[in-house]
This record gives sequence, C-alpha cells and structure tokens, in this order.
Amino acid sequence: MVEVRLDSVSFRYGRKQVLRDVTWCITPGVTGLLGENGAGKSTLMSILVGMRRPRSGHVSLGGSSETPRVGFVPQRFTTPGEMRLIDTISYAAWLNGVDRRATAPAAQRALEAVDLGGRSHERVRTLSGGQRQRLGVAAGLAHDPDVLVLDEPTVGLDPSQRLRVREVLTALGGKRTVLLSTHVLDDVQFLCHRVGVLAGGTIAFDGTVDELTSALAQPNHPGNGLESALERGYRTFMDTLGDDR
Ligand SMILES: Nc1ncnc2c1ncn2[C@@H]1O[C@H](COP(=O)(O)OP(=O)(O)OP(=O)(O)O)[C@@H](O)[C@H]1O
Repeated sequence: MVEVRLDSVSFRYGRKQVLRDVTWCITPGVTGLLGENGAGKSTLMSILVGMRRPRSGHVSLGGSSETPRVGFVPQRFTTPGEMRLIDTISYAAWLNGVDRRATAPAAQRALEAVDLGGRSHERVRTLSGGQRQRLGVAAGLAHDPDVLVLDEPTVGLDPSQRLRVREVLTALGGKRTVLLSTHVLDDVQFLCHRVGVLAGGTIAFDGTVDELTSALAQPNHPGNGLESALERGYRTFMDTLGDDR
C-alpha cells in the first residue's frame, strides 16, 4: 500500500496563486477532495500525478511498493467511438508502460473490474454516459496502479449509474490509494474514509467524514431540512472560513 505526501506544495498560473504551501498525506483507501469551483482541486491532482510541476515543494510516494504506479482519470476525456473497448484500454495500458504482449489481458482485467468485461469487443460508441465513465476508470486502472486519482468521476451521471461507479470505486479502494474530487457530498459519505477540503489554496480540513459531519455540524445551523448531516457540516465548515477561502 502506498501513501502520497505533499510537502509545502505551491503553484500559480502566471500571477494567480492557486496552491500555497499545501502539506497533506493521502493514505490507502478512498479519500475525497472537496472544495468550491476554482479552489484548485484539478490543479492539485495534476501535480499529484506528475502532469504539472509545483513551483515549490514536492510530492512523494512511499510505502510497500518500490516503484509505485499512478493512474489518472481526468474530468474530461474523449472516447474514440469507433474503437473497441478492449483496444482502447489496451492502448491506455501500453501508454502507461505495460509490455505490449501483456496489454490485452491487462485491459480485460480492467474492464472486468468496472463491470464491462462482457462488452470488451463492442465499440465505444455503444456505451451510455455512465458506462463511458467506467471505461475511463478502466483506462486509469489497466496498468494496475497503486495510486488512482479521479477528477469528478460521477459528474453528470444519473443515480443508478452513480451507484454503479461508487461500487466500482469502493472495490478499488480496498487495495489501493484512491483520491477523488467531487461536488457530490453523497459520494463522499458513501465512498470515502477520509476527506480533505481545499480552500484558500491550502488543505483547510483533513479528517474523517464523521469528523466533518459531527465535529463541525451545528444543529442550529439554518438548513432546508433536506440536506444531510454531512452537507450541514461542510457548509458550517466553509462558513467558518469566511472570506479567506
Ligand atoms: N491553465 C490555466 N491557466 C490559468 N488559470 C487556470 C488554468 N487552469 C485553472 N486555472 C485557474 O486556477 C484556479 C483553480 O482551477 P482548478 O481547475 O484547479 O479548480 P477546481 O477546484 O478543480 O475547480 P472545479 O471544481 O470548477 O473543477 C481557477 O481560478 C482557474 O480559473
């Protein structure tokens, strides 16, 4: 099992400072990353997977694996409609360093993990939105990464597709370090053992979902009666940050 550590990571786009001295440890299991639009979640994830270099600070992966592998499922990806699922995922596996002869079995395993194993010879264009999302997860998974990072994996899915993706991610979190960003607090509630809240360029909260729910939730906080305890806790926490975020 692999742990991901960010040490004093800072990043800016031109003059816009997005991350300030972020220090955070992401442990095995599923961790959620929350934060308002533009808080810097995607930026943090792209640094974590090595797509962007921090201006200062560093990211390290430590644990039982000597050469930890990282998989990434971006927020938006294009799916080649005419390709078969197995070829798409074999290609992703090859891009991620899997030996050419091992790509097809690796792709089949990844498709099975996301419950698309029976459709491996169908074309991508025959998939629904939720199935495409799962195909994206398979692409991030085919090289059997120790760390899997997913940027808003349930966005745009209907409730039953969202449940299916959640089940897949829960199973993956059993033996990996999974980090996912989301705006859906239900996802966090059902999926995550820990949660980080990115605000004001730093990890303003790092703890368990229960801690975010109960330690910060104020029963008297005005709500609409429909929001969950976690939603109240998150909103209360964000209120405490005031204009700093
Ligand atoms: N390539 C870029 N060049 C300049 N500014 C950028 C770039 N990408 C993102 N930003 C800015 O950096 C900030 C953080 O963006 P980022 O996409 O990381 O946030 P986010 O938390 O993932 O947002 P969302 O929840 O909307 O996906 C935003 O203000 C955004 O406008």
